[in-house]
Amino acid sequence: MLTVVPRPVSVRAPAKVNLHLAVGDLRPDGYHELTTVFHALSLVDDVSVVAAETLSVSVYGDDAGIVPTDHTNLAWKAAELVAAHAGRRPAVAISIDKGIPVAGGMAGGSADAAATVVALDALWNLGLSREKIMDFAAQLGSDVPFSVAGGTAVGTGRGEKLLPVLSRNSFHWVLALAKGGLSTPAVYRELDRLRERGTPPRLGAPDELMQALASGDPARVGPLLGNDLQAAALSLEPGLRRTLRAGTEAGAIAGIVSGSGPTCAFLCASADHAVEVGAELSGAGVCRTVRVASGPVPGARVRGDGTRPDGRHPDRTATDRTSTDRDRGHH
Ligand SMILES: C[C@](O)(CO)[C@H](O)COP(=O)(O)OP(=O)(O)OC[C@H]1O[C@@H](n2ccc(N)nc2=O)[C@H](O)[C@@H]1O
Ligand SMILES: Nc1ncnc2c1ncn2[C@@H]1O[C@H](COP(=O)(O)OP(=O)(O)OP(=O)(O)O)[C@@H](O)[C@H]1O
Repeated sequence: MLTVVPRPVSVRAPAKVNLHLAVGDLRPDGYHELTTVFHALSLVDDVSVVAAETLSVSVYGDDAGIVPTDHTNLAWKAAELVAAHAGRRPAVAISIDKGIPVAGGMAGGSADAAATVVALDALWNLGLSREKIMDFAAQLGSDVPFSVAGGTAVGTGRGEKLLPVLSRNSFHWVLALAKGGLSTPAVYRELDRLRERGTPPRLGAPDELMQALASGDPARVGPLLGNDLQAAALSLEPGLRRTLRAGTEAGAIAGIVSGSGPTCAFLCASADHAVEVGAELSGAGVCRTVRVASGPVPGARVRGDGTRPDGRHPDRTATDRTSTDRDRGHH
């Protein structure tokens, strides 16, 4: 008798750091108007989907124990959304290998949602347009469209309207992962509270940063990094000041809180420099763990198991693979 073994589809999706995060006023719908520059990093989650009797989510990796595996997982929500559109039952087993810190301000849940939409499109042969995929992504969260797009991009609206940014070269980063997480809505609320009590400085337009990114020179990019949510994250987690200081003392060009935090991201001059800064920071005892990563990298993509007819690898180059696999490791 012939047994048909269902074939899984595996998708890799990146973490992000906001190189510029200007937060405008609170809108009537509870979101803030943003102007942000997203940058996708080689710290990734791998999500695979395979046909099953019922919908399930399993999570692997360091932070697995604190990620929900029920209907509150963003990947589960993504599966329900795509299945409803396709008029079918969401009968898939979703397995998530987490390399992105949880509740770290690096869009980990968003990466999983993006990966699930892209994976189900392939598994069920839906032939979804890019526009439809982006529409699903925006329904799942403000950061999810960027997790699909990857690269470097300006986000406006609540972060879901994207335009690609020209950036030359790879940039090299050290990420200081914190012991706990921070809740994104709580950090936005804290910023509103700080703004009610005074006038914390607000970032302007990211024009100069865009020019620096186009030049590819990290020494020009460093001083232009900025995050309006940083004051709020530091107010909730004052210990992050020490982490930021330790990063620059370790030789990084500049450091910022990533998105809503508490991860801190440090820009370095080269890949070797990032390894040196990472080792130094690791010894300073100011964070849970340290990772090195580079960006920009592509958004959520099906991982190929071979080569395309034109002989090129379908999802990444050999160089990408070397750096990505190294970046997944601990330092
Ligand atoms: C901090 C960032 O990561 C920066 O890219 C994002 O703005 C957060 O994006 P996200 O986690 O995908 O956020 P969502 O799931 O869409 O929203 C979670 C909550 O964050 C707050 N939120 C989010 C986006 C935004 N532009 N304004 C907000 O005030 C709202 O309280 C919202 O209820
Ligand atoms: N697939 C998922 N991975 C991680 N957390 C998830 C997932 N689905 C739901 N969650 C829940 O969402 C919360 C926020 O997790 P996430 O890792 O997405 O935060 P984040 O990276 O700070 O998000 P962002 O940068 O987009 O604001 C977690 O504490 C967890 O309870």
